[in-house]
Amino acid sequence: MAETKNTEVGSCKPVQELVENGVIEVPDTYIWRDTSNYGPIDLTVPLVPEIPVIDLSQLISSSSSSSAAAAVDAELEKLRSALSSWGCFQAINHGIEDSFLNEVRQVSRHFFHMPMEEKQKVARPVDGIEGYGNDMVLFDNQPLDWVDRLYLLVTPQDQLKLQYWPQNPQSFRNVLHEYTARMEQMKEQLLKSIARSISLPEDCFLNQFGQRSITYARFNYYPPCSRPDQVLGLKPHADGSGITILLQDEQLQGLQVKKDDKWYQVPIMPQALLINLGDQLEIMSNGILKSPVHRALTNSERERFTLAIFCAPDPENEIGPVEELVDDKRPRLYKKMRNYPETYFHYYQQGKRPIDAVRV
Ligand SMILES: O=C(O)CCC(=O)C(=O)O
Ligand SMILES: [Fe+2]
Repeated sequence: MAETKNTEVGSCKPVQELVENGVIEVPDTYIWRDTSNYGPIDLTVPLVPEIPVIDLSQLISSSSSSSAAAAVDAELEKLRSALSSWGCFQAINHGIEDSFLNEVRQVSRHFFHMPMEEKQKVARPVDGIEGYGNDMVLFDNQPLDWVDRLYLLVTPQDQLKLQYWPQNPQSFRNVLHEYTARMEQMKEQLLKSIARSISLPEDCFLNQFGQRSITYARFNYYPPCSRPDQVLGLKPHADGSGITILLQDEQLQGLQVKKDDKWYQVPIMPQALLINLGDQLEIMSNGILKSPVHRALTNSERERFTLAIFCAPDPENEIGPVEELVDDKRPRLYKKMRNYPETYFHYYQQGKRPIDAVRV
């Protein structure tokens, strides 16, 4: 989520290139060996209990009547319950038209289906994180993810690196600008509602995000993989963001989320957006809200596309548990810190949980 000062130990080709070149056997570097107690790959984990569904239109009162206020309170309680147990939920009635969500999916598909030389025009440089390609390979034994991604900073405006924004398909940039604007609005509403759901002033998380909060877009493309039982699309991780808004593939499942030490499959709801709490909100809420560990699987027949929007505080801001949530009964769980993403990347690539590095 931020530039790291690490240097890369090796780089690798886009996964798509392996697949298109007819590499039948999955290279050993992609094989997931469970060295971190996350458990083996299980393709048959249960779909139920389903993760919570929250109606965003119900989080804001439409009138001043007491029944409207009671409906809002009931939805806020569902939100609190979802985020303190699962750490994620499906957001419905979020106000973004289905046709626009499909347009976003369409430009993503279109981009990843372009010839390799076109995609390479926006390739990630060896020492940067933005652009098309793989994530940085920081350690010799790092298991590689079966994913190609396009990673772009989308907010604040004056930090955009447009040289990594595809010009093909032609509508790509406009669609992403528009989607970003919608995501910023949604982030603001979500952060206010999440604060209210745990009886905090509605601006308390937004204030920690600051005026120059950072948002990244990560377009994920998972090509088909001949060994979904041995290879992960994305290894287990919790997001380093404050919150993540995930546009799922409308046809193919692949996301699993961990709760109480068990993996569950996230069902597809084509019109919903999946909201994942990130580590920085777990920290700010002093551990009341959970940042869930999740992973992406691959599929032997079909490709899968997702788009994650990571909303995070200004890395120069000091963040930490909200004072109202720290008392004798609930001691401070996390230190105050700046630039959490820097810690994050280093730990993530080793398969460790970054949030453990900032516990008191
Ligand atoms: O593709 C998915 O389903 C998950 C993506 C994800 O977890 C991420 O990009 O951080
Ligand atoms: Fe994630």
